[in-house]
Amino acid sequence: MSDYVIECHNLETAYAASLNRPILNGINCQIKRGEFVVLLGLNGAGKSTLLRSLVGLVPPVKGEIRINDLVMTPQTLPQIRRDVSMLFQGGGLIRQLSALENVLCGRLGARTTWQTFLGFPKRDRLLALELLEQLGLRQLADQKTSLLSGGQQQRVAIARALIQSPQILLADEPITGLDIMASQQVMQTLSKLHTEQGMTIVAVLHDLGIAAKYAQRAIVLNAGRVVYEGLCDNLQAQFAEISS
Ligand SMILES: Nc1ncnc2c1ncn2[C@@H]1O[C@H](COP(=O)(O)OP(=O)(O)OP(=O)(O)O)[C@@H](O)[C@H]1O
Repeated sequence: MSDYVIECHNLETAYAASLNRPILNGINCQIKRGEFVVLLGLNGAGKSTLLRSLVGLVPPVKGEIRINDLVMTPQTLPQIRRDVSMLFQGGGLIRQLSALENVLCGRLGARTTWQTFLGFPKRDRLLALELLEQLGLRQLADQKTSLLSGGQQQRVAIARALIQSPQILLADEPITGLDIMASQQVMQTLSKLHTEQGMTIVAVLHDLGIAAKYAQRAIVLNAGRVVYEGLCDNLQAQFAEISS
């Protein structure tokens, strides 16, 4: 079995006329089991597209994605989606539902249409409550998410991603728009999942200081390609090079 849980080989996605090139233009990268990797790059570099392609939301035109040694195909995608959870930009919660109901939505993929009419089984509700407890939100389980702060909402979104028990968590700008305290709480939550549960985490961030504090390794994208893969100790220099 390979050491790598995520591998992209010459990954190319659809051509974008506005960019005059494919959005991802020959991505090569490898991520090991249990790593905390930060994905960096200027606006439009292709970071969100790369994360989305890792859960099959953006089809490759060329190249290959392997998750846990499985080449991504329409046949392997259901298995891959069991192993990988994605935290979308802005959280993507349903505002009129409670925190608990939002977390339970993370189980919808595991249930048939008929089963959803019957409501969620007790064990799912207990698991959702346990996750909210772990994230310091047990008291807010019945609160509508529209009434929660940005940081609390982001932690509900993390709980929703975790209810699938993923091995890999992809987080697209998990702290954008949050204040310093909320950002720290969210980053500490991700860090704990990494250190205590050995979860593989790939997070898109824009703050180089936060990236260096939490991630073990950085992948920097520019114009749909990987331009740096390595330690987070000199990220400023990598960015100076991109923008020069
Ligand atoms: N469905 C699409 N059709 C056409 N162009 C697209 C599509 N999705 C993304 N793009 C373009 O591809 C480029 C990469 O977008 P992407 O969202 O992956 O960048 P990003 O690095 O995540 O940027 P940001 O930091 O601004 O979130 C952008 O120029 C965007 O306009």
